[in-house]
Amino acid sequence: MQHPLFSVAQIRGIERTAAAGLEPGILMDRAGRAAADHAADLLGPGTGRAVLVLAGPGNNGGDALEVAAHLAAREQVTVIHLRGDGAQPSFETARAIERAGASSATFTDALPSAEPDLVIDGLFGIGLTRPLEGRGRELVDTINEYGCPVLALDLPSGLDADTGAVVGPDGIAVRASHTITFIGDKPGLHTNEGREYAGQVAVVGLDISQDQFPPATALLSTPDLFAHCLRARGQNANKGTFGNVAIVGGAHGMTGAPMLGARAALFTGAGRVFAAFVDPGPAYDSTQPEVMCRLAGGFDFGTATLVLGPGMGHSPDAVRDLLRAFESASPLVIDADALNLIANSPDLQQRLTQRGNAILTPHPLEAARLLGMTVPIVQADRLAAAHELAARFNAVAVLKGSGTVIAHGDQVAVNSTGNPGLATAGTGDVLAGICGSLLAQGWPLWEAALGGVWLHGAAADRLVRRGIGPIGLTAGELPLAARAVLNELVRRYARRRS
Ligand SMILES: NC(=O)C1=CN([C@@H]2O[C@H](COP(=O)(O)OP(=O)(O)OC[C@H]3O[C@@H](n4cnc5c(N)ncnc54)[C@H](O)[C@@H]3O)[C@@H](O)[C@H]2O)[C@@H](O)CC1
Ligand SMILES: [K+]
Repeated sequence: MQHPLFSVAQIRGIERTAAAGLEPGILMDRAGRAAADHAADLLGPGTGRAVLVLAGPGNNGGDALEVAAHLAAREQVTVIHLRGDGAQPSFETARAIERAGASSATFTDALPSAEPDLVIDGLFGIGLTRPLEGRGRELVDTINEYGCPVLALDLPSGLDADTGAVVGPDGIAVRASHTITFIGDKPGLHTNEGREYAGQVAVVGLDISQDQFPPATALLSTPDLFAHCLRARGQNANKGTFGNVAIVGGAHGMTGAPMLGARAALFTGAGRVFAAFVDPGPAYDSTQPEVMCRLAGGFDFGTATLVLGPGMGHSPDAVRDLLRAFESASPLVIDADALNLIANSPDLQQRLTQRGNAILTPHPLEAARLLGMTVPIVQADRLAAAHELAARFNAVAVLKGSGTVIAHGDQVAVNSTGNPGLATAGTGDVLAGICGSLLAQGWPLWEAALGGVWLHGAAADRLVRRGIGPIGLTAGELPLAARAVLNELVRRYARRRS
């Protein structure tokens, strides 16, 4: 099943259409009820727990007051209601104010002296228009120091639902442990700062019919998007069936980078794997003797899927190898130094755009160089930056980072796996190697990018679950974990198909 992500403008449109056919206030009723149930689940069995509800001036505050009214029957509910600039509340929020006022919830301006058992964040939702300031900012500052669960309604207050940026300058946002989001899921909960601030995300559709939803702005990437490429191996398979991959890079002093990529390609199923060194490199890899080491200058680039860039350097030989790779018809994964060489050369850019058949895997700095912008501008709207990279270079773009964004043509996906353990040297080389391996096994570019990114993150998640990281997780540990995850996926999806 696909997991769609909608922009704020789309959510507003769906809401308008749905509300037009319903009694006033029904959607807020449903949101309040669903959020109260979610809060009750977080509190677990029992009664009388201290729940702090922060309600803002708009309808997000209305949702929070509905939750307060529901929970007050069983818990000790304290409400801090920020009324804002004096604008009249909407009909449904006015009703929620009445309901909460008639309940046993206590209204106050001051934070309770003891930390509560649960905080409900209903300060601001999709109507946030500027950075948090004044009392709202003070409240967020304080609750961000609490150790208790924090349930954000719709989104953590202070976050931009479209981009996952904390609304700034000098912004602040609620660090929620859980977010219950209404009508549809939003990209900003899954990329940029979103994963840090939203915690575990649950989506409630408020019983709005699917016909009222437009095509999604983006999809959350899950194995369902590439499951059709997962194949159990036939009994009569041989190494020729699963393609050749060559990792091209490894300038003097940088030979580890292509070796990591090569191991990743090997452990995720490529039939034959080469490391093709720009400068004279090692004769073989004693840890991974299956990898065949070659000099890039003499390698026939037409015979393998090419992963260009790991440790490639910026020498004239590197440029020569890149040009020769572009002249081949092989599918390309372009990473690291190869991206920087391209960013500095209009000629290479033109050749890349003309040839196509490539996945680009920049981190935000490499993306900024390719697009001629700054890292903050790339990060301010990662979906737009990935889309622009894909369009400008006629490629599948993989903009790495928390919530990696994958874009091609009109399609945009936000990856759902990975953790901070990946923030260490060499993990990019492993990602490029996995993408190259899937391409070599016949996966189309889009699916190889989606699958490679998902597997890479899932491998890191698996290691962390087993106590290996996030601190001290090393890139070299990822290929074995990726192998385990890939085999599990194949078993699961092959069974579903049979
Ligand atoms: N749209 C819908 O159909 C539904 C909306 N619901 C809730 O309604 C929310 C959207 O409601 P609103 O459009 O009223 O927007 P919000 O409640 O997010 O906030 C808007 C209010 O906050 C003020 N404001 C914005 N930024 C501020 C800042 N930095 N400092 C101080 N005040 C600021 C605005 O002037 C306005 O009064 C959603 O996020 C969701 O929680 C739910 O009830 C479900 C149904
Ligand atoms: K909120």
